[in-house]
Amino acid sequence: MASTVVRPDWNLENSLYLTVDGKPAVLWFTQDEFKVSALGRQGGAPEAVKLCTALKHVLHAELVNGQAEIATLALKQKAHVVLRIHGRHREGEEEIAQAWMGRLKSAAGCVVPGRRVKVIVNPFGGQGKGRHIWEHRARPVFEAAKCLVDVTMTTHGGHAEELASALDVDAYDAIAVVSGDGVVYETFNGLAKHKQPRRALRMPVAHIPAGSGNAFTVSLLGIKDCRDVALAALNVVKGRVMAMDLASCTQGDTRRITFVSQTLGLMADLDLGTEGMRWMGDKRFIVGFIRGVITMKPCPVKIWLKVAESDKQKMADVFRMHAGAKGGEAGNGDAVGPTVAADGALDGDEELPPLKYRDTDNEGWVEFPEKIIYLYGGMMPYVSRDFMQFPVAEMNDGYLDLCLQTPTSRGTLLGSQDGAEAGKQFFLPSQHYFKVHAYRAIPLAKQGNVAIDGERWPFLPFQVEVHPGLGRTLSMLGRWAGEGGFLAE
Ligand SMILES: Nc1ncnc2c1ncn2[C@@H]1O[C@H](COP(=O)(O)OP(=O)(O)OP(=O)(O)O)[C@@H](O)[C@H]1O
Repeated sequence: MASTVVRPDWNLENSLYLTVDGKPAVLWFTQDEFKVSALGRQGGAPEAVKLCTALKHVLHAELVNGQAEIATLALKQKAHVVLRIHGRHREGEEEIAQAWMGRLKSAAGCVVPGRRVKVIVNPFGGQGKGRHIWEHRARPVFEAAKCLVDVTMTTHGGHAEELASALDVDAYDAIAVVSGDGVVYETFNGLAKHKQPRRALRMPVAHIPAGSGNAFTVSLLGIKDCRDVALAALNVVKGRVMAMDLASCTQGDTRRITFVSQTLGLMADLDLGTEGMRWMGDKRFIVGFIRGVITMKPCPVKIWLKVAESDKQKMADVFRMHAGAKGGEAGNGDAVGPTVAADGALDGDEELPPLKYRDTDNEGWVEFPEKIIYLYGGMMPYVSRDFMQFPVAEMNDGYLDLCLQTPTSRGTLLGSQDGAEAGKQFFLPSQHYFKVHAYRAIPLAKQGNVAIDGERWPFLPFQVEVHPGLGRTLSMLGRWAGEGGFLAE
């Protein structure tokens, strides 16, 4: 690693002298950074920084038989990897070293060793790289943070659902799913089928990206970091437990949990109609979008809404107010354990929340009066790396976000993709955006596509209703990433 000149942020309080690889070195931390430097020739101030990484990347520090061991993430080429530093403290400085390690761990928000994580890996996810991603890029982070992992490689579709439905919820602190969004969908649905569903859904579910659609990771980490597996693993080992809205999607007698999206019309066609292009990764969604805009098929459907807010400006104002109140990063730390959900889910009621709305309810509902070309419902900002469909989505605001795109020119729709990664299409007049408690869609065409969390559903009427704070995830940010995209500009 190239050496850089030492900045004057070195102070005795936060520094520790060690002999690393037979050479004197000093390790120190500031409010945001952890650094290692070769010591000056006279044993004085450090001369050149050998390592500089974010303080939150420090995974663990301890003294073992007088030997200091520190594990941190460090950037190697374009991705983070685990770096271990071993060194011997100076004669008679054991107590100093011990105290310094404690200060480092507390400043870096290191968790108490022993976080128990159930890891579910789809070995075939991400064009067959799932196993490799877990073994070589994620597992080392869990080991360095001293987590206890119990790993299952899925052997068939639906396996994650079976595992989650039979999970011993006392045996784990969190579930990490190494896959695309499809296996996370199965995991939430398995927890919902558990004999104690509410209790099971209090188990945080986090994601390590190994699929072609990784909306969950993009929404947890943001566009810049979402491909960095080590950072996704860091989010599992150091993230705080956050309540997260989930929803039920019902169709006839079927009731399933949805956590990412529901689509009909152009957006469902592009999701399900591009299955053969999975080799492209998430670029297949862009190709599908352009294809859909060129065809511009109408989407005949009746839509009924239980609206909470329909004024985009008000939604943006509320979002900014909440973002301001939450501040920047919520920090990290050992926060595994139940948090209180918005709907008081810790009140001992173990059943899945009963549905509030029937598919015949009309009181207080409104019918959307215009024609649409697509419907897009969801609860997290990103639906792919290039597309922030829901810039004002919040992790636990208790609403579903629903976009109804009415017909407009092809130029406008294609132009809306410029800045879509920051949600700039939000204020398009032809795009109607609602915060709803529930909605119902009754397709009127003979055939078409309905995609719920990327899974094909029968092309029949469906209804979706939100369950505020029913699920849990892990987040070092304490909110969805993206900060409202262009709204933060
Ligand atoms: N071992 C397995 N064999 C076959 N199918 C599996 C296996 N494990 C999981 N699946 C299925 O694979 C599907 C896709 O999984 P996943 O969520 O990992 O990726 P994706 O992004 O949806 O797609 P991709 O396969 O393109 O990465 C899920 O519906 C799941 O049921």
